[in-house]
Amino acid sequence: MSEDYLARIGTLIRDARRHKSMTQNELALALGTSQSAVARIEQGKQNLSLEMLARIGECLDSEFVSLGHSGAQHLRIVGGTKLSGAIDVKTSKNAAVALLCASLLNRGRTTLRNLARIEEVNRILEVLTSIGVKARWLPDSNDLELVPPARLDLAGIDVDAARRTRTVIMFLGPLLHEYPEFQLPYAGGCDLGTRTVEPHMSALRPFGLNVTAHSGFYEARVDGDVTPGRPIVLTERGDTVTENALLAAARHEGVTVIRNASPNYMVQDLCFFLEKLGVRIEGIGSTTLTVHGRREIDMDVEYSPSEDPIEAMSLLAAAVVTESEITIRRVPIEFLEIELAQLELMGMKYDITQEYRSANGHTRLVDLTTIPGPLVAPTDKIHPMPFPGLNIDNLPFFAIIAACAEGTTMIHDWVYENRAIYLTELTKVGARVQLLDPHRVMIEGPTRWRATEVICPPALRPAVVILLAMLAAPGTSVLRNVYVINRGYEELAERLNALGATIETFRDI
Ligand SMILES: CC(=O)N[C@H]1[C@@H](OP(=O)(O)OP(=O)(O)OC[C@H]2O[C@@H](n3ccc(=O)[nH]c3=O)[C@H](O)[C@@H]2O)O[C@H](CO)[C@@H](O)[C@@H]1O
Ligand SMILES: C=C(OP(=O)(O)O)C(=O)O
Repeated sequence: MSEDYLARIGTLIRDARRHKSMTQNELALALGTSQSAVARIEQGKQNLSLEMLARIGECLDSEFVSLGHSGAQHLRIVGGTKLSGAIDVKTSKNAAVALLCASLLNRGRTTLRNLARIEEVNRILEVLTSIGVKARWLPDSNDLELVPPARLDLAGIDVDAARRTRTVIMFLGPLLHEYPEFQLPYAGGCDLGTRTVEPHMSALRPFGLNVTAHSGFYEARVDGDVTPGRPIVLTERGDTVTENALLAAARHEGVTVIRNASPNYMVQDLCFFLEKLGVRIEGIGSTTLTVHGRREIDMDVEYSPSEDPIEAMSLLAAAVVTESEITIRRVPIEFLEIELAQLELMGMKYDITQEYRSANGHTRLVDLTTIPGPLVAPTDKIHPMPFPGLNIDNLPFFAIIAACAEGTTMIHDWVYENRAIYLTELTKVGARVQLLDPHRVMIEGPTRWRATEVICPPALRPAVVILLAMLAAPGTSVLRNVYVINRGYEELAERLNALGATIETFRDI
């Protein structure tokens, strides 16, 4: 076995042992070996026979090693217990990815403080470093420093990493000022059905960008003589479309007006960051943005993105489904107000503190304590809207909350082709979910959650919803292939464990 494998297995064994609250001595006794041998195994310094691996697996009650697959991560959840205590909401995935793309506008050093350490960020970092950006995490922190090269090596782009996220599409806005011709791999990401690209193209055409698609790549050509003479009217109030237009406008020397802009949280974070880069923006938080761009941006800048409203909603749903009182700290209240109003209609009670500011100096935060109690189904269907509206990414959490409420709830996901379909996976954990058509599900509660084994659907929020149901289901459940969850949440299992959940991580090797 290679040293790399041995080290990885060693770490898995150590984690599984700690999860069972066993000492190295106790494991050694159970295996009939010495404590020093266990220490060597955990450090990856001991060759292991298959038989020994199987015995360790038995002692730790953990099939953390399952041969024949390639490194997929899974969770084992012992559910049915209540959560308690307090948890901090981390900064958002969606702001992080926008800011990473925005760092390409700046020739100087960009430091992003307290960034979420999630797989989506890792993928974009792989892409950025493949084209020559120097990126490093500052010691003992979630602070990331980025310094671009004088010239990006676009031909060297890590195509595999780029195809695993949709974010690469947001390279178009920053790149079009510097590179008259370039190629980018098609955007990928969660499988939520076809997602639009055309609105990005029409938002960027006024900056001279023309894109054709050829065998898996966007071929971009930029006509430097074309500049936006009129307001850019977005055909969809999309978040990343608005961000792409902002990224292009930031280095357009002159004034760009963007109408039907999304005022959502990640767009606001991007605006605040661009302002730090010296780009003046009027109308932040509204649907008309007036951007005073700068031809050159070359400065050392720091920014802290704000807290993730979708993570806050996920934690709220965890409290509801496990009937727990927990305190969720650092909730970006402006972006959760409608969700809370909807929950109040369903009978949910909670306490909130006075508001305070996020580290970006703008976003309003509160600490929210959930008060367990019975819920009833709402009279009307629950459906999302562009901000200010119930966030589309929060809709799946209403499915699981509806499953806890007395009565029948209709959930209408008009936005994504596939997301509502994945909610039917909740039937595996005991929910009564009926698919009416590809966009609407009817959910009948309350639910007696049932422990089981499920493979994550290929979509972030529906996968988290299953995890939360498993927290509520008495007994042991297994959730397989949780990469999709790690794409958007930092150490979710560990943080839920700190609230009293019992979730063990194991991997194929
Ligand atoms: C990195 C990031 O920030 N991702 C978010 C962003 O993705 P992103 O901005 O990429 O979302 P899309 O552009 O894919 O839009 C989502 C869907 O909504 C439709 N649509 C959107 C706006 C509108 O006014 N009309 C309309 O029909 C689009 O056609 C598409 O089918 O916004 C989505 C919708 O909030 C969120 O789920 C994603 O988490
Ligand atoms: C759909 C989502 O994000 P993305 O745009 O990264 O796929 C999400 O965050 O739920």
